[in-house]
Amino acid sequence: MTTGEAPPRQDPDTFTASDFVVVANRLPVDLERLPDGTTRWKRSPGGLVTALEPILRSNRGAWVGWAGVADADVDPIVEDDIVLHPVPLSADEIADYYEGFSNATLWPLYHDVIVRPEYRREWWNSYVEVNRRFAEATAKASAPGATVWIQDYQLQLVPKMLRMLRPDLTIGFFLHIPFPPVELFMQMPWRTEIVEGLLGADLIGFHLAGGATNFLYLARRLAGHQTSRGTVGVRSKLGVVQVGFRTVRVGAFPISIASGALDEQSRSRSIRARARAIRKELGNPAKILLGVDRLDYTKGIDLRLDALRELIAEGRVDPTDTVMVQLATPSRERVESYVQMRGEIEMVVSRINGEYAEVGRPVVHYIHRPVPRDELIAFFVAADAMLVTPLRDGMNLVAKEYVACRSDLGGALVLSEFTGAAEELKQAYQCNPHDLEDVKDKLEAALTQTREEGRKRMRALRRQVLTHDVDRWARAFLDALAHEGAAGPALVAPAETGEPN
Ligand SMILES: O=P(O)(O)OC[C@H]1O[C@H](O[C@H]2O[C@H](CO)[C@@H](O)[C@H](O)[C@H]2O)[C@H](O)[C@@H](O)[C@@H]1O
Ligand SMILES: Cc1cn([C@@H]2O[C@H](COP(=O)(O)OP(=O)(O)O)[C@@H](O)[C@H]2O)c(=O)[nH]c1=O
Repeated sequence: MTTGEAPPRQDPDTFTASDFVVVANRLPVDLERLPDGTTRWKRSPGGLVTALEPILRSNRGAWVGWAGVADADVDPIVEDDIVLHPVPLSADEIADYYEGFSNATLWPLYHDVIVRPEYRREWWNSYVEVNRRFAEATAKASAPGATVWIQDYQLQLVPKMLRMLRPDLTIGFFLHIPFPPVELFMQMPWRTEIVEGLLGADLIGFHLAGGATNFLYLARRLAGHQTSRGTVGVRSKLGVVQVGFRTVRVGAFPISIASGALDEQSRSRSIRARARAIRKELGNPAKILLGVDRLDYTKGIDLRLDALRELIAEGRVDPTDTVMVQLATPSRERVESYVQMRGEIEMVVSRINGEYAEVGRPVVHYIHRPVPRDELIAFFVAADAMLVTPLRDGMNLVAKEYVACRSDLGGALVLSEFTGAAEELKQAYQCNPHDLEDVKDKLEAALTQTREEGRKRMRALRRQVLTHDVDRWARAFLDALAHEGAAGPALVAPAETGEPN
């Protein structure tokens, strides 16, 4: 589906079921209702879509997901051999399943309780109901013996529900956000149902080995299954859970981006020209700092602004020669914690500009709307330092995108230790986002690095990002899913549970 086009109406009976089916809360495109009553498609927000879309295109499968608005009565859509199957959600379900249980219960719980998760029975009931609808839509969309790949925390009950409907399918599940420490997960009133829901899959993937290890412990303790013990490797050494006669495997598969394609795009003449124009439009400052995020409290946007304000106040950054651009896509705008955070961030932006800007020359440029892909790439090329400072983030694809766009070996990446990306991007200026002095020091170091130091770091970062691309991620997961009957490690009975390892 090309974004901007009106949705075509098709006869649902003309679709054949697919051999490869991706299931995610959102379709890769959102339906937008315009004031004149017409509709059009636009790209969905977030890294899940960035990562999965090229995979589905090369595998020519189907995608089951929500069209992003209430009560969208849209038939399946075919484009380039990909079938999009919209799953309708009512306004109440958006409030209870999506904004409620997914984003005011699971999201904060899985992101280290940065804000307090709310546990409400009516939200849980809606989560169960919507997961059932996704399972039924997927059962319909899948050919006999198909491979189904279910994505993320919004759909953790689908693996078990789908297995009951269609035992012939091979089912994978991937979690895009962190899987929390055991002591936090234990807060969840419906913790056993969630663990059992996930165990309907044949393979459960996490970004990091730590998440996989936490899950194995919970499968023993909450669901009472025998599991393997010991560490799980990255794309290797899978853990196992014995669920009756079925063996469920558990592993770490850090996601990535289409780095080769992005590298090429960023080298194009038009992007280079736009990057130069951006610098000029910003007043040709000596240094451009960049932040690119969904407006989410996990992303640490406020922290990086605080760090900048203090560095200016201490005379360590010159506000007449340094500009920060913060691109912040609107996200989950009716969830209370997001409303509050937006107010706080906008206050810091005004405070910095109020204290240090000149007329016509703001220090912080803040854009609260989605930025088109090409424009985003030009910003990556233009930025002298990229600030990625989440308090917790499953992976953070933006960090990898910045690196992929720097074939000139210029720029510097400041990266929170609490992102999945930090496990791979060791040569970034890594910081502890809870320690403001550390963020300030790393930001200053990034701004004052020598050319040689910057090139050395960026070369090493690029080696990592260009060799570990999204194709490799998908291949590693799907190969492991297809690989049957591998003798797993020795199993530990629930009674021997002990502490998480
Ligand atoms: O669908 P939304 O509620 O608008 O949210 C957008 C997506 O946000 C999350 O993205 C995560 O996936 C990325 C790719 O694996 C990862 O890099 C990032 O750290 C995660 O936060 C969410 O997990 C997706 O389901 C949402 O679609
Ligand atoms: C602000 C902005 C971002 N993007 C793209 O969105 C994704 C974000 O992925 P990430 O893993 O970093 O985080 P979440 O999934 O959001 O939690 C990345 O591909 C960005 O390039 C965009 O296309 N337009 C935007 O304005």
